[in-house]
Amino acid sequence: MERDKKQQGMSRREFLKLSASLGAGIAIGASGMKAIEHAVRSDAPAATGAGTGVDPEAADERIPLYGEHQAGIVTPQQTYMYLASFRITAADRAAVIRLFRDWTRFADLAAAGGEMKSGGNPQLPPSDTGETLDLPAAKLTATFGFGPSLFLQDGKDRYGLASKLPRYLQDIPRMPRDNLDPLLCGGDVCVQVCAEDQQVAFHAIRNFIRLSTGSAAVNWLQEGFISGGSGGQTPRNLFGFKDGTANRLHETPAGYDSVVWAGDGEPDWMKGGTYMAYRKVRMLLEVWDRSSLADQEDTFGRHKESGAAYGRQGEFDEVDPSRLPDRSHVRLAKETNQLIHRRGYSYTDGVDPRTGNVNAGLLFVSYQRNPEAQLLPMLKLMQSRDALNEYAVHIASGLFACPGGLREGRYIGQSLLES
Ligand SMILES: C=CC1=C(C)c2cc3[nH]c(cc4nc(cc5[nH]c(cc1n2)c(C)c5CCC(=O)O)C(CCC(=O)O)=C4C)c(C)c3C=C
Ligand SMILES: [Fe+2]
Repeated sequence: MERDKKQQGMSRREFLKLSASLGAGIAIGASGMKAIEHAVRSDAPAATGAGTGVDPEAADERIPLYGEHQAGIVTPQQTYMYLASFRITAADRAAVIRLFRDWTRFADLAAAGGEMKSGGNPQLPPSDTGETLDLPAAKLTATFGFGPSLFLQDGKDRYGLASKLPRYLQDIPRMPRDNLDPLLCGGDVCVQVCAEDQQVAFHAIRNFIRLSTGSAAVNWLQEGFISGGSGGQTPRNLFGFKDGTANRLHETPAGYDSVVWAGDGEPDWMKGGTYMAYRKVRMLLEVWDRSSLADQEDTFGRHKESGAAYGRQGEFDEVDPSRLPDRSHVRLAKETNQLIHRRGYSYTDGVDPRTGNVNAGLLFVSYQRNPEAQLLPMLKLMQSRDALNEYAVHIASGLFACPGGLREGRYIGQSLLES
């Protein structure tokens, strides 16, 4: 996508000049990557205006890493997402802590639009991969979640964390229509990176992977996008339907408390946290494209162009489930009487060379405080009766517990690893 980089805020070169003048930055040790000494504070006041060389709009482009909750959960959806799953290979808890510290420092730096700073020795590889020089922070967020296997792997309590397992953390049970690829499921840690610039997002995920060398290995990496559009419209999925409309029902602080943020009965480290559910759902575009508009609309119980539910005029008008087809996707969701916060992205992945069919679909991501009560009944009901099943196949799955937000100076997962 062609974007006017200048319009987007401070470039990384400018950022480096600024961070140098503030005495901050990241220095890299002889290993080239691992010894990150300082992270630039992402919440440092932006030095903007005359003489600074910094675009005043820069501040708008940064989403701080720090806060009561992790960013990237109820943050308005950025255009691009990478989702990576890691298996932790670290020998002991101390090594896990070192990894999470490094990741946190880099996440802070990336959210601020910075680069890792090399020690100036041309005989060593550059510390940073460099593809975001001149690019702004682009509203980058990095969101971390822990899978069940971090706590207990094949009955082994590798890092002494088993007693801190969150209340609802377990792999999503196998569903009757699942066609899951085990290589694309689960993981010890999941990192969701979102940004308004795909290269900025990729740079972050790539450097999370680099920083993990020796302590973790990537299991899988997914990339997604949503339709841009001006004026905050609901993005359309690859079936051409507005997808995310019902989030409006809970998008208030009180709504987030009742739908998203983990509650009583959870270990302390989950305070302000949530559960991230992931399903990779392949959408059978060729079958869909041959179906009539009436069949397409009956599948959801909403009109394609306006997004309005059957019997209604506007996208956000209240849904009357009795007016929707029995097996329609929205009617089934309503039958469960539950809300979840969806934050999905479309994906495309070339064509299947055997059939010539396009590989594409939805990286379904949802956040909820209690996946057992909110998500699983919905998933079960949909798998047994959803009209959408004719056009969609679930091929990957994961559930991760996302700790609460971070205070400056602390690292992601600290309250889990040091309590
Ligand atoms: C189990 C959870 C869900 C999965 C998996 C899922 C897959 C999926 N959904 C669409 C497209 C749409 N979904 C819509 C609404 C909707 N979907 C879920 C849950 C899952 N979807 C919920 C809870 C809701 C909201 C229902 C409500 O309360 O009104 C819609 C309608 C517009 C909207 O509200 O977003 C569309 C369109 C696809 C294509 C898909 C898998 C491929
Ligand atoms: Fe849906």
